[in-house]
Amino acid sequence: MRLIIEAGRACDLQIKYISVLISPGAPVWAVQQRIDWQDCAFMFDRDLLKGKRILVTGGGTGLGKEISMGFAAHGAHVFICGRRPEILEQAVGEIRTRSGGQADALVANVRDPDSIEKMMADIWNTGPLTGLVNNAGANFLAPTETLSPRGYEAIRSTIMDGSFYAAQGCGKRWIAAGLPGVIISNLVTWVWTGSAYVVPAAMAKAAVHAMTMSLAVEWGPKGIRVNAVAPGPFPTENAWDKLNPLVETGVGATQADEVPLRRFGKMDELRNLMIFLISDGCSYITGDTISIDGGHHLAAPSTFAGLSKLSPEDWQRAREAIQASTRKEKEGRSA
Ligand SMILES: CCC/C=C/C(=O)SCCNC(=O)CCNC(=O)[C@H](O)C(C)(C)COP(=O)([O-])OP(=O)([O-])OC[C@H]1O[C@@H](n2cnc3c(N)ncnc32)[C@H](O)[C@@H]1OP(=O)([O-])[O-]
Ligand SMILES: NC(=O)C1=CN([C@@H]2O[C@H](COP(=O)(O)OP(=O)(O)OC[C@H]3O[C@@H](n4cnc5c(N)ncnc54)[C@H](OP(=O)(O)O)[C@@H]3O)[C@@H](O)[C@H]2O)C=CC1
Repeated sequence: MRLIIEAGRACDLQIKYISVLISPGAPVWAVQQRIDWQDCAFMFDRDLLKGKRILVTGGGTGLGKEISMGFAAHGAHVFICGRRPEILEQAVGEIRTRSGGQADALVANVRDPDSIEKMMADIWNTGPLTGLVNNAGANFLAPTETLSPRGYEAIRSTIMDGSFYAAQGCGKRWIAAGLPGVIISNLVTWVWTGSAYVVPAAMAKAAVHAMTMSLAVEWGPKGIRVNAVAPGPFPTENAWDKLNPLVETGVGATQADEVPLRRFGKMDELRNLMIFLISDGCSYITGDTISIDGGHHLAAPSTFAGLSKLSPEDWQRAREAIQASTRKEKEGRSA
């Protein structure tokens, strides 16, 4: 491994960061993910999650794939879902190879309650889940006054409805069988601060934050714990395509230089928090949303407020770049 200390421009993003660079020239999100796994320090017993069966929605890419990798490497049987079969199959292969653990994929659209119900029934046919991670998300930058009802709905239904139906699908089965369970939702620090230019996502994540507190109380007596995490910036290909498509859109939320710890989050750090939260070792924590953002939201540059400097022409270019990314994704979908 070659050690290069790099500070400055990476990919086409204006990001100041210091990193051990394994593959010079690779995009920042790819570099980060590879480093994190190779330098992964296992702080838990490798059998910690043995016997657990955990569904990670949106586990085929980005944070969901990395979280799934961590669960599988600690003995869990991981199920991932998304709308693109090819991406899911690749991810399952990668999780099995890199973690040495068990992983399976199901095609499902979390915007559609029937699709979630079918997925739950298919999984339960082979045995009950013990845990659920609501990770599937959708987001793009846009001035709120330009959003169409379909644009708002695409984001709201993925985050808010998807998390509700997946939680309900697991919860009703656990309650009927008298089984315990754990739910963790992957939120964002905008549940406390809000954020300009990503209003539907901030609203929908805040709704899931409310679901977390509410269900912790309702289902606590039944042995079901419900928590959430609120990550700061952890660069991934999709999030950066949708939230930092141009040099001009590189502001607060996607930048490392104003994070009090002066860097992006590492996948390893997120994995460790998720493994802890889903394990039996933290059996007295419920109803909480835990930030993992290097103190970003406390220092307040954690939103897209800085985009008020963009011109209408900049916004048009941002929209075209985001929609090109979405078109590419749609080609692979079968659900
Ligand atoms: C700090 C980091 C925090 C990270 C948070 C994350 O969640 S990162 C996670 C990042 N990962 C993901 O987001 C992964 C999942 N993402 C997706 O599935 C897509 O990106 C999606 C959310 C656009 C939905 O796609 P879909 O195929 O279901 O729908 P569709 O293509 O048909 O569009 C629906 C409507 O949206 C409209 N619209 C679209 N773009 C723009 C724009 N820039 N401007 C304005 N509007 C826009 C579009 O015009 C249409 O409305 P219309 O014209 O018919 O009235
Ligand atoms: N990256 C970051 O810095 C941060 C991310 N987060 C949260 O982490 C989560 C993952 O983000 P990230 O990994 O960056 O982005 P990705 O776009 O890589 O992950 C989103 C995943 O959700 C899946 N998904 C989207 N819509 C649906 C749907 N309707 N049905 C089923 N699956 C769906 C996508 O697969 P497919 O399109 O194939 O369906 C994809 O695998 C999101 O909830 C995001 O809000 C929070 C804070 C910071």
